[in-house]
Amino acid sequence: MNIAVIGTGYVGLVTGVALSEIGHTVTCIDVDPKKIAKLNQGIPTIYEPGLSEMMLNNQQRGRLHFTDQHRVGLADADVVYLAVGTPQRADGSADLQYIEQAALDVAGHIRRSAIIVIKSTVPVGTNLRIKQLMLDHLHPGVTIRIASNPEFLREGSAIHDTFHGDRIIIGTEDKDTASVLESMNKPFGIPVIKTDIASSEMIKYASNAFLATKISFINEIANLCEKLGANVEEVAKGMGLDHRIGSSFLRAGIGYGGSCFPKDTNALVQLAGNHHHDFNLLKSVIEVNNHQRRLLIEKMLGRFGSLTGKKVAVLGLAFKPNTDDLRESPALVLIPELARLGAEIVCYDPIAADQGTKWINVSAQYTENVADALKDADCALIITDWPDIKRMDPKTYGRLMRQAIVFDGRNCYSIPQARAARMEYYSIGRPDVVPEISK
Ligand SMILES: NC(=O)c1ccc[n+]([C@@H]2O[C@H](COP(=O)([O-])OP(=O)(O)OC[C@H]3O[C@@H](n4cnc5c(N)ncnc54)[C@H](O)[C@@H]3O)[C@@H](O)[C@H]2O)c1
Ligand SMILES: O=c1ccn([C@@H]2O[C@H](COP(=O)(O)OP(=O)(O)O[C@H]3O[C@H](CO)[C@@H](O)[C@H](O)[C@H]3O)[C@@H](O)[C@H]2O)c(=O)[nH]1
Repeated sequence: MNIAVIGTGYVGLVTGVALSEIGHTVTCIDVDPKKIAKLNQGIPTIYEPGLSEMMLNNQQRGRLHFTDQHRVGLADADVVYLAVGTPQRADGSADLQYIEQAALDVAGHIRRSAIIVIKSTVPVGTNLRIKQLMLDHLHPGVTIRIASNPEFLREGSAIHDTFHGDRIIIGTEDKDTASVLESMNKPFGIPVIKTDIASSEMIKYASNAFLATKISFINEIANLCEKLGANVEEVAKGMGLDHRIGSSFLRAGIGYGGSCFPKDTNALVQLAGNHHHDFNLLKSVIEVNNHQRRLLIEKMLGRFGSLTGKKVAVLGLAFKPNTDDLRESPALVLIPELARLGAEIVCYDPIAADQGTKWINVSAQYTENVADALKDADCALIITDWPDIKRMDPKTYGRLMRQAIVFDGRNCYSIPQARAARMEYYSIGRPDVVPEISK
């Protein structure tokens, strides 16, 4: 099939590449000419494991194209995916200006009838509003059908998730559209759930809100564990073995970040409020997350009294490992707060350091490796559980730092490991490790 994908961000680019990989002819369109120029040179504009090879391979086979010209990209399209951003507005609701503009761009340029698939995460009711908006601007004789097809990929494992997802949700008004999209997606071999448009839109928000709830729940249990002398990892393991609970998304830490959970939980609270429903549970999930982000600063102040002049090695900037994405990363809250408290900041991130220099507007030094960041530091603060940080011998801290004092927001090391390395170790929901010598 001939497919056009509007937007070449994390979702649009991965979707376009994956659809070309299963044999479709895909043209990805973006309004950012710099992105398109880079993509046309075979260079991905985001970091995602496995993306680069797959993209280049399909470009060379002539199945994957990039353009900033809607007229060119839409010329042969049978199906058009809208995969542009739906960021958060100041009041927490979803900002739909980009998807509305993308819909108008398509309506203005498309000259043949097509199925419009909305992949962006949008509040319930948006698909039908977008359809009406497009109908008002289509060329005479052109017809469209609309489908909701929310995306569930995770950053850092986007290619894997696209080929091994748990389900593909297709929300449509008519059976024919659903059948076309189902057969188009068949090569993925993933179960397809066909439903109505409103339910499809809601499945996306409900899924993200539920996962965020699991994280805030375990973080609250973690905070209680600290007070009661329990270890949250033992607790999560014991809980997760109950298949009704499941072990995933029970990793306690400094809270969820990223481009989705924070914005989608806020958008669902807003959507509920617009319909006179006070979503108290979700409001608490958000509040717990906001508090969780600051926990380690409180622990640092408790340990040092003041951070003025203390050299802090910040390990990891991205909101999770294997991505260069800093959107809503706890680093964006913690690093400015450290600067405000007078700390000297040295940051390390294997992939997201460049983004750090763009997004974090406080004075900080960036290093190429962990060792340079740790050298002569008064303490380390782990924000992202990158594999090279997790796999590092914990004794390294003592070898390089003034004193091996580590505040770990991702529970990278076990308590016995920390004890054996003679670190002073503060983590989340587990007992503090304070060697005799530090007391
Ligand atoms: N990032 C994720 O992991 C993820 C996962 C599932 C769902 N989603 C949802 O998917 C949507 C896209 O998210 P993203 O992270 O890929 O966004 P992104 O910000 O990474 O990318 C959006 C892209 O759209 C382009 N764009 C904006 N307006 C355009 C227009 N009129 N025509 C063509 N291109 C245009 C931008 O230049 C940008 O390249 C959002 O609704 C998001 O909530 C994201
Ligand atoms: O047990 C856990 C699991 C995750 N996290 C944090 O939660 C955030 C989100 O992680 P993850 O869900 O792995 O990454 P995302 O790429 O944000 O993916 C989520 O958001 C996407 C956008 O909507 C959805 O498509 C995915 O299904 C959904 O998992 C990160 O900060 C993680 O560190 C925890 O703190 N504890």
